[in-house]
Amino acid sequence: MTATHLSKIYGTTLNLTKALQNVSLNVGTGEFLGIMGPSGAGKSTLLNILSTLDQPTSGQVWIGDQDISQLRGQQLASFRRKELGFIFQDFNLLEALTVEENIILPLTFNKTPAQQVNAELSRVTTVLNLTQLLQRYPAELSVGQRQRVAAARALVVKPKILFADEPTGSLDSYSATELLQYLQLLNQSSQMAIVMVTHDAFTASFCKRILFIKDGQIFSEIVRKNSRQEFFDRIMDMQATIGGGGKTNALQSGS
Ligand SMILES: Nc1ncnc2c1ncn2[C@@H]1O[C@H](COP(=O)(O)OP(=O)(O)OP(=O)(O)O)[C@@H](O)[C@H]1O
Repeated sequence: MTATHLSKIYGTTLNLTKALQNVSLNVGTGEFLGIMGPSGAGKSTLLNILSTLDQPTSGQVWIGDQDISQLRGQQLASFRRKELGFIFQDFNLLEALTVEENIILPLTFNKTPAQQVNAELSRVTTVLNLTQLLQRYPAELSVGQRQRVAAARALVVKPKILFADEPTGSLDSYSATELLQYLQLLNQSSQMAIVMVTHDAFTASFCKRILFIKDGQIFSEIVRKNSRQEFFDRIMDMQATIGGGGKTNALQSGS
């Protein structure tokens, strides 16, 4: 994925917010990119534009050989369903459907054969520890369980790129570590690229590279070279430099 000269301006002439200013970036196949920065820096705006959910005021986003600004309506919906996965904060689970029905919904839209649906369902629910909850409704789940269902639904289609906004925000540290280790495994084994916004240095330490955004612009970039602990320390240092980093968990386990 390549984004060039992205700008996003919200509001009217009297009350303009420049949420993004001239941001360009590349996300290679199999990348695990983190986006960090203070509150209001433009992280969610950038993620929404990269993930086709919002349009830039100017600039372009290419995913593979597709200029996504050229896609509309059904074409855009189909592209999203087949190529992209989303784990966002507000989960978007359908309350009238069971956990199982929510998870397999993208496969149903894609007319996937039943046998494959069962195999994919079993794959994601086993790793995300949801097998006991398949017949429940979202209202009967804890916040952390809802987040895991949303993750399962995103991963069931094996997307080429997974977009995640604070994917561990509602999870305890054990569940957060499990989800991150699973994302890391998928990223390494299937070459699924991940673009993840987070405030949390522990969560970010699973990435391979992190872009720090400040005032709508790229402030700096760090790349993991050695252990996760060493990367975590550098993330903490950069958060201190940039200011307004938000809450963070202590790093609990080794690399
Ligand atoms: N729909 C909107 N209309 C007007 N301004 C907006 C809108 N969405 C975001 N903004 C503004 O754009 C800027 C960037 O917002 P954005 O949500 O991208 O920041 P963020 O880095 O994700 O923040 P946080 O970490 O607090 O979620 C902020 O100043 C915000 O107030």
